[in-house]
Amino acid sequence: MSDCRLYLITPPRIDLATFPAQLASALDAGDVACVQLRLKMVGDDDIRRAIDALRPIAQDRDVAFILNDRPDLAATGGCDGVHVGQEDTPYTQARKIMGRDAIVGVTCHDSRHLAMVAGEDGADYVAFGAFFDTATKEPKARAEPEILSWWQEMMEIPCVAIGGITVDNCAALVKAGADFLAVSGGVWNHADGPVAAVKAFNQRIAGR
Ligand SMILES: Cc1ncc(COP(=O)(O)OP(=O)(O)O)c(N)n1
Ligand SMILES: Cc1nc(C(=O)O)sc1CCOP(=O)(O)O
Ligand SMILES: [Mg+2]
Repeated sequence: MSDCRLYLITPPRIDLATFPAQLASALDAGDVACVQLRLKMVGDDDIRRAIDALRPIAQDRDVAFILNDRPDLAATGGCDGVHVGQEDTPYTQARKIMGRDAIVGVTCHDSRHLAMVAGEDGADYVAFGAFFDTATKEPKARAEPEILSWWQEMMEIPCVAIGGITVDNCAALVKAGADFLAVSGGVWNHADGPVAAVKAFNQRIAGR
């Protein structure tokens, strides 16, 4: 049985009239380690409103709530952590804003070098991707599962796999050593809905 866990990323656009209930059902469907609120091209007030609506849903279930891109809003909004990319607030600054105890994760694309740097700097996890085609964004790089195995052999810091991950293609990433599968479309766009998707991911992660 694998120690790998699901890392849920919100859809690119959310309706706060309906999405909180959808998120709650998805989190109640099986094991989810964390939720990342990822909203691009929206104003700070929209992000704050989304944090206020969604953070308690995750935290009440002992699911870590992580904000994408914005350590300033993550810290003031009571989030458990932040995810920063190579073009976002640099790790060291994000850590200063978030504090020692918060989760700070860093995008490393397909780069062993970037991952080593992030790990040495003190990142709580490194994220590799994109492993598959994705409609959610235009990824900067294509990663191969082997980078996860390489990382696992070298380092204790957890690694996250991201990009186009679905119930049907995730097994190779679990086998290669991903500690977390970061998934957006593979859950929210699943043919049978997000509840079925979370259940199915949990089964695949468990090797069933
Ligand atoms: C878990 C995780 N991994 C990678 C990313 C991508 O971050 P970034 O490269 O900054 O791109 P955007 O998501 O900001 O478009 C992520 N968000 N989460
Ligand atoms: C946000 C993100 N970052 C990526 C990277 O490669 O760094 S791929 C990606 C999209 C994740 O959504 P989906 O599960 O729908 O593919
Ligand atoms: Mg970013």
